[in-house]
Amino acid sequence: MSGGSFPGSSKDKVNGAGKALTTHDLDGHDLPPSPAPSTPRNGGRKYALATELVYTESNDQYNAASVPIYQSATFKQTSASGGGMEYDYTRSGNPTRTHLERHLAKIMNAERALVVSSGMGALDVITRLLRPGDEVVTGDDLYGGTNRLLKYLSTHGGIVVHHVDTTDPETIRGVVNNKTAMVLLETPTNPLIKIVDIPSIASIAHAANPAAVVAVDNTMLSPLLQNPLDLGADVVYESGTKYLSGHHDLMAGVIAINDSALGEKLYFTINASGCGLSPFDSWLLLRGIKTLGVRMEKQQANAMRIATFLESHGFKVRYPGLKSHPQYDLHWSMARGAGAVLSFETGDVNVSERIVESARLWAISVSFGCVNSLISMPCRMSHASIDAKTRAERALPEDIIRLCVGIEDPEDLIDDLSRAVRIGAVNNVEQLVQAGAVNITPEGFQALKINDSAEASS
Ligand SMILES: Cc1ncc(COP(=O)(O)O)c(C=O)c1O
Ligand SMILES: N[C@@H](CCSC[C@H](N)C(=O)O)C(=O)O
Repeated sequence: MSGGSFPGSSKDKVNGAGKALTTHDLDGHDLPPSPAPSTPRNGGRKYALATELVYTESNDQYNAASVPIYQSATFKQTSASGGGMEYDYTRSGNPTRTHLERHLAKIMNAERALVVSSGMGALDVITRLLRPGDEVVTGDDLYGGTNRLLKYLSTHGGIVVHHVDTTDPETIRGVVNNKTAMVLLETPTNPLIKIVDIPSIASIAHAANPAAVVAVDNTMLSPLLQNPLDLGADVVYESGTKYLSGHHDLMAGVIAINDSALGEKLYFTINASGCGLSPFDSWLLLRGIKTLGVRMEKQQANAMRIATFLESHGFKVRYPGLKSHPQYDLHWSMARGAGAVLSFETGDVNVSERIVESARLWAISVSFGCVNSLISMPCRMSHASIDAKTRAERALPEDIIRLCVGIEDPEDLIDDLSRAVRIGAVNNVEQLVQAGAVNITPEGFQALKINDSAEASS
């Protein structure tokens, strides 16, 4: 494995590289060091990213092709002194988790990565850097769960949260000050697919307060397509539940940093609160990451086909792969791809509901980034925790439909969507029949109606 031998190999067991470090808790007190030694920045990458996703070195004693799952809560120690061994307890560190963290650090261009039990868990760990009275500047289009956690911190934690239009760096300049402890960005945003200029906002935030932490949620693109740490962010986090795992069979959160003191503070919270990712889920996530390149390539190609199909039928489509996206150039100045999430509006919430409920291949589900395609109405699903008044104030359209495109045959996806749109766009059964949206001819339908009424009158 790049950036260090596999933890748990004999040469790592005593006095692993991390043991020499002195670490601190959130208030600066000395702490015993964390068991995951830092990797060199960029994790010692040797190959193209698509190769590095797949490539891991293991010093496992049996040369196992798949990283072993160290399904153990505790580890035997060689003495009662409480020191000397790299691992003592899985909440504090586990070899399978460390392997994943090193692999992620490598692909995220980070000095260190940390993995926790969900994307929201990652944001929770990051926001525990805040103190009462601190100010947070964030967007007015954000994942519903992020909005919910920030609202909780403002009502229960004494944190002042400013939701502003992050698509305009000048708006940020007007609101940041020396109390701004964190600037929290999503790009593209979920679900309006707005693009946020990470480099400009990071420099504005750091000029206002050099200690401000610029945190970027990279879930909508994954490290394959965007590296916020290279764009000026201090912390990047992602829901590993999405593209990184790719199969909707696990929940995970990833945090990556290039500042070792910040990394130790975040590790402290993970150990103290007990949200580190389990060995089995760490193994599953490692497995998922290997296919990220091929999955994303197919998902993006499919998403582009779907976006073009909808746009050609007159829908206002939000997708950064389309030249019509108002921030197309900004997006491509930061990212290597458009991802596979897009949204569009129909103009009528009932039409949207009928479209979503008429889809057969597209599953009505929250989440995204997985191999199968999903359809949803964010205002009623992923963003339902934002109250209707706030949604209206922030111009989140109630009729917006979000599509999360998978790896199926694109013709099947388009056929199914086209059929669902036809059903959604008409409002009675005769129109459905005329539109050919049901498997019956108009003549057959008329005959059926006569039989129905004959039955009813008998
Ligand atoms: C953009 C974004 N960030 C963070 C999260 C939280 O991730 P998780 O569901 O893994 O907690 C989600 C979805 O849940 C999301 O859409
Ligand atoms: N009931 C959940 C909804 C999760 S939404 C998951 C994902 N981020 C998405 O955007 O679809 C909740 O209340 O958090």
